[in-house]
Amino acid sequence: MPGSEEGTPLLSAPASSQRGSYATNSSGEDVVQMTLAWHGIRVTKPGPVDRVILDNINGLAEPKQVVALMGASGAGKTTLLNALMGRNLNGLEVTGETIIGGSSELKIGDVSGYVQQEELFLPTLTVYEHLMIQGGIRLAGLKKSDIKQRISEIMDELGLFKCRDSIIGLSGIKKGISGGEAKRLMVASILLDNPSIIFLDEPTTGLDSHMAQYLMNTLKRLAAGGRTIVCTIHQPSSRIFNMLDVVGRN
Ligand SMILES: Nc1ncnc2c1ncn2[C@@H]1O[C@H](COP(=O)(O)OP(=O)(O)OP(=O)(O)O)[C@@H](O)[C@H]1O
Repeated sequence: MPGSEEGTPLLSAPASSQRGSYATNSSGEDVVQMTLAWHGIRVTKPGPVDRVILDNINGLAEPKQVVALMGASGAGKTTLLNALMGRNLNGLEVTGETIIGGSSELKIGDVSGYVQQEELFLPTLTVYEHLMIQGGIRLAGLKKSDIKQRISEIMDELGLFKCRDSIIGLSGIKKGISGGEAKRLMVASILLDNPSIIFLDEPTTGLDSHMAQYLMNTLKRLAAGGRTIVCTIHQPSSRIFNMLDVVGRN
């Protein structure tokens, strides 16, 4: 994992990537660039004898990077991702420091979006219907025409126009969009919030190599627009490995 070796000092974020710096992405939207730094993260499962799952994990993810948390199965990739997001902890205790955008005041939930491994869609909706519902919730307050415009830009950015009117479906039960399209639809939903930091748990798992490559290209493009991307990846192909900006291993 990035900087997880014992005694590795926390790298300090360069001034250019601290809070307040903006980039304009390919759809013309301003993205607030934010560095995410973590220091001395320790995760334990409390019990008669505490079980230490992660200890002294340090790392840094900067805007325009796709940072992968790598390690063998059970190494603690998902646990670290959850610890950084402060969610899905299921009884685990986390200590250590997470600094967002150089400030200890910002809350990670306010500036980030999370693409989880499992898809949570209504299978009978089309891609466009799903995004319109999400847009109505996440962009409440905007005019319907503005929501439509934003959804159009995001569908364009994520290559979703081809399946705009396809049913989402349910894997193995009701044929719908492909696994890669479903992943990109999950990313599209969180992009409605224009997050500075995007977390993804195993985004390429279950995708064939072509779809995995397409998704990674999409993530690289989102990062190039000023976002900070942090994901877990289990056994990436060498092509995907070479697309990652920073990689850590246990
Ligand atoms: N809520 C929990 N309670 C107890 N143990 C947990 C909990 N969450 C995770 N663990 C344990 O922590 C270790 C790391 O789990 P984690 O899921 O983070 O690994 P991983 O690197 O993401 O693995 P994989 O690649 O197989 O998904 C495992 O031994 C797991 O059993």
